[in-house]
Amino acid sequence: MTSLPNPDNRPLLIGPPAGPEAPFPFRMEGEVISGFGRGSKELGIPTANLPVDDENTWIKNIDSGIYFGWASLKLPASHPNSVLYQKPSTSEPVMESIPTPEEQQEQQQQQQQQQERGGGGESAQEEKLIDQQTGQWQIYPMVMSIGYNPFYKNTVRSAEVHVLENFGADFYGVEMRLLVTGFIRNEKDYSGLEALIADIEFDCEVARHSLARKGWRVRELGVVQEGEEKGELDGSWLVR
Ligand SMILES: Cc1cc2nc3c(=O)[nH]c(=O)nc-3n(C[C@H](O)[C@H](O)[C@H](O)COP(=O)(O)O)c2cc1C
Ligand SMILES: Nc1ncnc2c1ncn2[C@@H]1O[C@H](COP(=O)(O)OP(=O)(O)O)[C@@H](O)[C@H]1O
Repeated sequence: MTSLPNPDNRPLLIGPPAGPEAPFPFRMEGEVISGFGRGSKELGIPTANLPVDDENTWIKNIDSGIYFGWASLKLPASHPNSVLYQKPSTSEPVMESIPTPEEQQEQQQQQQQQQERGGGGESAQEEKLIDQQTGQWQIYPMVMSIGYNPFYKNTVRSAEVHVLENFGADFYGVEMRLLVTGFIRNEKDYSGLEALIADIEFDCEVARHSLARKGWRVRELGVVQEGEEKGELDGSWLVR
């Protein structure tokens, strides 16, 4: 159980144990774009915005509100949260011994042989290409807000996703896919920021608890914790 304040006595679990009910799940995808720059990071709740465009037609017909489900991000290998990430070597000065004239000659011969074989290190441009190609889909639970954010009185409709993970760096421009599994509540206006933050934090708990059930956990995650049952929800679209 959670120890977070729950003023409206909201339920922690949404939907039946067997899994999402029709019309869910919905799919949405796009590149992460900038939002309204209100510095939601300072609130501890950064939200990755997706364009609400013709590719995502369902979003135009869906009620505004707070939803939950799974997000997958195609993080490039250079992102610190990528499974492919390799920490850069330390910039501390390394004490190297000065090579003897024989060693210098050997090094020169090796370099010459490498050039003759057409080898040599990748250029910065080639490295960047490899980096983007090796990006790999990684799946996380998420909560999202669709609508006009009545607290801020927006005039355009937005789709904003808070991914339930701590990231070591931003991921603007990265491809994101969503499997929206259920509806949590309507958007609300608040008398103060604290009340908005408390409600969002409770939304995160609702998502964590609801998605932990095997009917709601995507198969593609495998077994993350010891003793956990494998998820039964088809999340193949998130990683293909
Ligand atoms: C789970 C969740 C629930 C939210 N609920 C509300 C809400 O009830 N009312 C509201 O005005 N905004 C709500 N928001 C939107 C926040 O106000 C929004 O993330 C904030 O305006 C930051 O916008 P920005 O990232 O574009 O700067 C919610 C956001 C999330 C992620
Ligand atoms: N857990 C997270 N969930 C969503 N976005 C995150 C998260 N951690 C870092 N970010 C990054 O923060 C950005 C959103 O920051 P935010 O302060 O809400 O600004 P804006 O909405 O104006 O783009 C996202 O686009 C993403 O790159």
